[in-house]
Amino acid sequence: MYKILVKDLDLYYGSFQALNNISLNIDEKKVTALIGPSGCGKSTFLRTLNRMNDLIDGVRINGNLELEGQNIYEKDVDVVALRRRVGMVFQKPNPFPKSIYENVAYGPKRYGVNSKIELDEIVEKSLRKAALWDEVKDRLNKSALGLSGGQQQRLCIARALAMEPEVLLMDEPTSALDPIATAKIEELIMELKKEYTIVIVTHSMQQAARISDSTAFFLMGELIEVGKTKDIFTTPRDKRTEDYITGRFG
Ligand SMILES: Nc1ncnc2c1ncn2[C@@H]1O[C@H](COP(=O)(O)OP(=O)(O)OP(=O)(O)O)[C@@H](O)[C@H]1O
Repeated sequence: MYKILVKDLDLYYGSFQALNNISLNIDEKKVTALIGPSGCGKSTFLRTLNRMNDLIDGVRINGNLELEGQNIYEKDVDVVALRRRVGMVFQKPNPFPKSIYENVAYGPKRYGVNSKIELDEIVEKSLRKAALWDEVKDRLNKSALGLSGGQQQRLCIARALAMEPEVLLMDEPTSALDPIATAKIEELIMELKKEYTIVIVTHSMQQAARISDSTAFFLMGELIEVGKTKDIFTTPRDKRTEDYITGRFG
């Protein structure tokens, strides 16, 4: 089943066209990896999925992008509600300079949860889902900035989960982490896909091969090929995909 349908999507930064006629469907409760050389438009594409590009001046978008049948670029769409449904985790862990508890409770408080009991529940549930609870349960009121990089990234995942999203967008979530912290996040992603639809940008083809169900290969603003990860890495149809995955360029 598809969670997101993208059809004929173009994106311009001013006069520069960064995405050219992208059509790509995102499977529900699967991991879709976006790969391709630097500057090919992976992050730009990811950000179109929850309208993060709206925040950038001079961006223009054409085409159709549907989340469960609704065009998310229609005028009456509530963008705040959209970003709750489609959460995001960034490359560099970016916890707020607040306590671990407050980092996770922040979003729910902003959308109106005031009860301490309810917030406690959300914080524990989100931290458990992010595989961080056992490591932090005795220091919830300590600063999040005292956590290791890998723990900070899992905290950012917990913060996103606290909003009860349906889709999680991850923009190179492990590129700032060491191999052990990376392995933990990868394991977590495999667990999270039981409940969430995940789209991940990665520079690591090994990572895409390990954790994703589908892989989309981008090159200079175009989607060259998309398919089951196994097929993309063993029998790519396009010569350019083959060149990229065998390390001949990029
Ligand atoms: N805010 C912006 N204004 C103008 N051009 C931009 C902006 N953001 C990205 N671009 C351009 O759009 C193109 C795609 O960039 P994007 O960051 O999406 O690529 P990417 O594949 O994610 O690259 P990387 O792997 O290096 O992060 C690049 O040519 C980039 O310079």
